[in-house]
Amino acid sequence: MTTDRLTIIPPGHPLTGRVSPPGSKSITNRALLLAGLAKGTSRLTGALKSDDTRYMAEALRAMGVTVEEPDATTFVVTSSGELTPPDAPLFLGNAGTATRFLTAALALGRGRYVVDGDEHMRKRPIKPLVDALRSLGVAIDAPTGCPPVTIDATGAFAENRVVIDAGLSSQYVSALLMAAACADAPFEIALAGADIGARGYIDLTLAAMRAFGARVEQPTPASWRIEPTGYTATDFHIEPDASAATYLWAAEVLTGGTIDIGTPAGAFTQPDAKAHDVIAAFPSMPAVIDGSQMQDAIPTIAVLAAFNDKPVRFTGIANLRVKECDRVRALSTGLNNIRPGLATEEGDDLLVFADPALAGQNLPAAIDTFADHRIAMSFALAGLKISGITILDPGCVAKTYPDYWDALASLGVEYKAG
Ligand SMILES: O=C(O)C1=C[C@@H](OP(=O)(O)O)[C@@H](O)[C@H](O)C1
Ligand SMILES: C=C(OP(=O)(O)O)C(=O)O
Repeated sequence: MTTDRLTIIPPGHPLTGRVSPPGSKSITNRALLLAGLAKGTSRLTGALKSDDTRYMAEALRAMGVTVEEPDATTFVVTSSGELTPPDAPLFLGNAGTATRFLTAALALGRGRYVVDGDEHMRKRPIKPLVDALRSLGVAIDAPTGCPPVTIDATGAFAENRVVIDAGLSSQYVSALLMAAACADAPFEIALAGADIGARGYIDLTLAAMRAFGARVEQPTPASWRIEPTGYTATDFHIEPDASAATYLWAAEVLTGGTIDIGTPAGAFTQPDAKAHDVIAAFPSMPAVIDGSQMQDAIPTIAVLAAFNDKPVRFTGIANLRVKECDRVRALSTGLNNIRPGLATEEGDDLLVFADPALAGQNLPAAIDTFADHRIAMSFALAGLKISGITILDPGCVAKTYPDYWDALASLGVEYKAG
């Protein structure tokens, strides 16, 4: 996407057709890392090729792993099982998964690694994970509490148990879980403080680890025991991305169309598939929606809520403030830009004051996406019903769904550049 602004032309007809979402970002970046930690060749099919997974693949290449791309949805990863220190800092853009997962895995490497990202990633907290790794005797430093992170690794942890506060991000737990199978003794992870937001991401991590030969048990809801198996190279198929699917589910109900995404909602293992039932209830979505177990779907549902038959309060979304941008603020700003008074923040809750009469109106609004793919993709939905919605920096969708604008176009949506 070369244009710096894209105006959506409301199609004026139901969106009907077939569009498959790309592979899951979460599962692709887990599988890439685990394949990089396994000795031998792993073939990952159905994979996502986007900014986030490219950063992970590039980082592995910089550490001596061969990552081939025989086609648009396959990675073939061949590794010695060791990630050798790179010549330069690893640049991971704004990929939270790549940044957090590599930080823990490299703490069991040998030598110096620097994990860094772009200006947005440099504002996303990683201190709880850094503190946990330091408590294991790892020489690790992140002076700002955000990347860059410098790790001087010796190949081992000095302790066999760690306590982690995952209140800000479940990715800290996933990162420790995946690293722990490479330790030299059985390892225990225990949760401190608040519960994890989206537990479903931990389940994704455990499933990927087991597919690569790990043995993990969960003695209590707040602890895990990981055997020191290391990982075994394997062939692994990746399901489509459930968060990407939410935009298509929403486009379908908003326009009264039928979009075949090729995968039934019940077949996804990712947490955001829970959004399907909520979206299917449109235009009578519930008055209170708890976003804690489907966080990445909240921008989609919040924009849809503007057209609901009653206002919606979103709860359990405090950690949306530390994603690619402060999504609670970006959503309230964008909705109020469309029509003042359409949304408000109450503490960390977001209230969207629904108005079905918005559909069909001409309400010119330039939506600041704050470089956040989900803000761009969800506000495009408003443009399916309201004329004048312009998405700024539409290319930011490349983080997880580079073909998003083409996918909508294939359903008959047209755009004006600028
Ligand atoms: O583990 C994962 O793959 C993810 C976990 C979630 O992040 P947090 O754990 O930081 O909430 C989610 O928002 C992110 O897109 C992907
Ligand atoms: C929060 C997200 O990404 P990440 O944390 O993986 O950068 C997301 O994709 O919505």
